[in-house]
Amino acid sequence: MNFAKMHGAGNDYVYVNCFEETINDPASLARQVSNRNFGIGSDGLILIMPSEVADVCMRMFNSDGSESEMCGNGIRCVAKYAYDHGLVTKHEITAETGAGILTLQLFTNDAGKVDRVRVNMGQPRLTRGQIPMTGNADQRVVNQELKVLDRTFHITCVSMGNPHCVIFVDNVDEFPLEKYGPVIENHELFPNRTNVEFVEIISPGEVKQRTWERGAGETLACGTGASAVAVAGILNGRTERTILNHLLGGDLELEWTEEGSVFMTGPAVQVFEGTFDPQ
Ligand SMILES: N[C@@H](CCC[C@H](N)C(=O)O)C(=O)O
Repeated sequence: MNFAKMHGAGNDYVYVNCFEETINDPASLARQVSNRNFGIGSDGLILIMPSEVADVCMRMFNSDGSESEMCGNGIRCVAKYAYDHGLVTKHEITAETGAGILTLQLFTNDAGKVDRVRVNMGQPRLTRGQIPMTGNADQRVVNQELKVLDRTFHITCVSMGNPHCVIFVDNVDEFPLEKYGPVIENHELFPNRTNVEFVEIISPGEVKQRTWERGAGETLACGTGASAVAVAGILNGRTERTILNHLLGGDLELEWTEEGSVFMTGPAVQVFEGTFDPQ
């Protein structure tokens, strides 16, 4: 099986071109390739597929084999792969995802390769029913108390196609993410589990984020999570409409427009290509 190893702000996936390859059991393959000792090593697996309704289709699997509706860092790399490998020739393309059809703007460098992508991530979904969360389906969850182990947090929940629970903290570098992340990911409030974002506000236009990802643990960046943070910051009156988000693996620019869509801009990098022998 041919693959490309790519990352967006350090959030790394194995990408398979399913215009050419056939994958029968993507969940099992995701677990194999993601293993950093016995596989290629990644946060998961992304399939780049033909689509009947868009230029390309993306399917995304976490390192534990679970499928997610959407991946913000992944979709930028899908756009880069599609353009650099001639699957598309335009600088504005559409991609079919579990969160709907998204539009992406591609920026190329002097060598004619894509190195940066702006994604219209669509509108955030804010009710418990949409996220999904247990409880009154029409209610929003903004700055609500949640007791976890020995602490009480204030959570704001946002779906960007996939679920996110955003928590503002004073010092994100020192926050014990490994202690609280998995408990919140698997909390009974979230029937499909959730991604968890811990965020420190630097100024109204700048934040610092660490992410505990559903199905993958701590990763160096999360694009849908950064988009959810842009929304949560405004819902809590803490940030402006445009923010720069510093993640462990790099920076992302986010904007939640008055019209309702979230735009995310960030890097897309290919590290290497290779072949893999599935077991
Ligand atoms: N890292 C991704 C999100 C990947 C999926 C997530 N773990 C989930 O299960 O929803 C991003 O950049 O958005």
